[in-house]
Amino acid sequence: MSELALALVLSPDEQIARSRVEISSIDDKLLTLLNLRQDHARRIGEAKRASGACVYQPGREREIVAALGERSTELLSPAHVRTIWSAIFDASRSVQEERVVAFLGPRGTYTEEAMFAHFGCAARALACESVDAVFAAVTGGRARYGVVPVENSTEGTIVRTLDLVLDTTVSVIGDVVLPIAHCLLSKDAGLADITCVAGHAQALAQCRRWLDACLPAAERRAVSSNAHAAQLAAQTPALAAIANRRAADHYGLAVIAPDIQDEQINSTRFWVIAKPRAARQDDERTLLCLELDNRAGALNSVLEPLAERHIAVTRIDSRPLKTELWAYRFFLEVACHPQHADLLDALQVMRDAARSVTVLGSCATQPESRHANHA
Ligand SMILES: C=C(O[C@@H]1C=C(C(=O)O)C=C[C@H]1O)C(=O)O
Repeated sequence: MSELALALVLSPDEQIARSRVEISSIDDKLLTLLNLRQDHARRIGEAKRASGACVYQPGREREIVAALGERSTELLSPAHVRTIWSAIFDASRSVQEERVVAFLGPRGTYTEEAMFAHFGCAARALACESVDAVFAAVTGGRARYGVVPVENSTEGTIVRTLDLVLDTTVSVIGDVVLPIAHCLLSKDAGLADITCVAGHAQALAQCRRWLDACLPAAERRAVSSNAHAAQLAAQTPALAAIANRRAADHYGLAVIAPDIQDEQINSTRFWVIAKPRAARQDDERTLLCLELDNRAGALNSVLEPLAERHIAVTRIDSRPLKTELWAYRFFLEVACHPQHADLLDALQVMRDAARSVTVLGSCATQPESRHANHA
């Protein structure tokens, strides 16, 4: 009897039972195939170790997903293919190396969310108490990668991160942008009972207008992270924390007001750091540090070689030199691969005009804003 004819004679319960037997047998085959795939990934991992190649190759992953996406059907959309293969890639990368990733903790920070967005759940997370501690974990070899916040769309640069990248030997190897939706969290108090609001200084600043309007009399207490604020809120009834829903779940708090950030497009960029390594083929942005003489036209003389070669400067920031009054070093992000002939050419000219030019790292395509997973 054909499947169609059979479906007509089976009761709903019989149909479910029959299809479940089929699904179990398909799952069995999928598992066997996935194990086979993992075995090849392991071999690739060994070969990469022998040749010094990088485990994570986003270009190859994108190719695979694009090719599979083209064969998607009404029953399995390209979005489903992307989600399924993203988990498969996580598993595959995890047999190629153990990725300990240090992040600005404790559990429940936005940085933890960024870490999961970049590495998936295959990473072994190492929570650190400060941005400095994340850098120390990477330079000291306790973690292969680190994730730290570097820039917020409302409040600007997190200068400690920038200074550490400029002052240590670690490289930037990628970035993640997350939309930041702040919530006011409390153990069980209502808005009227709150006498103190704790949060990272950046978060307090990003919610200034809301706090002025809704909690004008409450003390604002800056603490080391939003997740630490959530820990305090779990212990102190009249203290509320600014943090995300992940922190609410983790510390057993209730959301007394969602989306309290002043700017709804509020987003934070996080850097993924590691010990220096060769740039990946699909890196499209290069990060530079320029130390210049304190003279008229110095900045112009290093920007011109880039403009002449049509290399866009996508970010520029200045930091005090610290060893000399009112002298600065400049952090630049340019839209070009670090090994591209035009950039190498420009760098040579820039080196003649500057005290020093250092390549700090490179990132792949500009990350799209991802929607924070509040599940
Ligand atoms: C297996 C590889 O390593 C990683 C995992 C991939 C995969 O599982 O298909 C693809 C690219 C890499 O990020 C590879 O380089 O082919």
